[in-house]
Amino acid sequence: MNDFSTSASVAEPLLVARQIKKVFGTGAGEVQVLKGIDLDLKPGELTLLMGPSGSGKTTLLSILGCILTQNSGELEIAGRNTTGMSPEEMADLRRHHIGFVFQSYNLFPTLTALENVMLALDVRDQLPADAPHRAASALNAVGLSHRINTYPSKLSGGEKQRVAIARALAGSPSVILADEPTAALDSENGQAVMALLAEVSRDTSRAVLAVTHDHRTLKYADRIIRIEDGFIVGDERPSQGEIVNHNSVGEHAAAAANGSHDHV
Ligand SMILES: Nc1ncnc2c1ncn2[C@@H]1O[C@H](COP(=O)(O)OP(=O)(O)OP(=O)(O)O)[C@@H](O)[C@H]1O
Repeated sequence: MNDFSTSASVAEPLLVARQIKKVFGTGAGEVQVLKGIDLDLKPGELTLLMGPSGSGKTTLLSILGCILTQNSGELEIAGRNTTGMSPEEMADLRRHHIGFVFQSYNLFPTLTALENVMLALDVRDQLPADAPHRAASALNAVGLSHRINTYPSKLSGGEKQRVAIARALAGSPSVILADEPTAALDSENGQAVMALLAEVSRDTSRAVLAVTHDHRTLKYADRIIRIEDGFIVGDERPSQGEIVNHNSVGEHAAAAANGSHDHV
């Protein structure tokens, strides 16, 4: 239905979203949260997603990560269009191609750093034979090789988030989605975590998208997307001075009224 091959970039996008719309509730309680989101994530880039509270950032991240299903629109991850996929197929796609990082780390307190990372490799209750080695390499990649046997309670906030990033990395995902990864950290640790995500995104087989309110982390971004009231209102590449699609919500609303954005 949609054309997924319109990118002018040399590298093929790892994630393509076209006209994603999402509604919560029904009848008088219906809220249209996403109103037609188009987004491509290319490998080797850290993209930051910013916008006011309630603008739809977490909802969009959940849909891109195959946790939540859109009402309409298409999503393609690592070349696979999710339209018509069963919940099992979506879960499989998520396991193999998406890594998540959350504000609150989501580590199991009774497991060591190594065991927490190994959990990400546990597919259908079966750990691959090389799981300890892969988990240790992921922890090494985030600078925590000296902490592999430490429990979360003995780690600083910044170290916990590094373990969470190692866990996201361990399965070699195509896309890492991070929801306010620096929100619980002080300035120094927040910047270190964003610098790490920027480093992780340099892998040319991976794209990183991070929701943030933290303006101190903007300098690490290759690209900054702004969302307001369910529309993308800005798409900038700061280092290239490029600003694309910088429309106001009012213009989007006018376009919607003229039929450019279909109602769900
Ligand atoms: N499961 C749900 N049921 C009903 N409404 C929901 C649900 N999830 C989110 N919403 C509503 O959708 C809107 C967007 O929420 P979302 O969490 O995506 O925003 P956000 O931009 O991430 O906000 P914040 O920056 O505060 O985290 C909000 O109005 C929220 O109340």
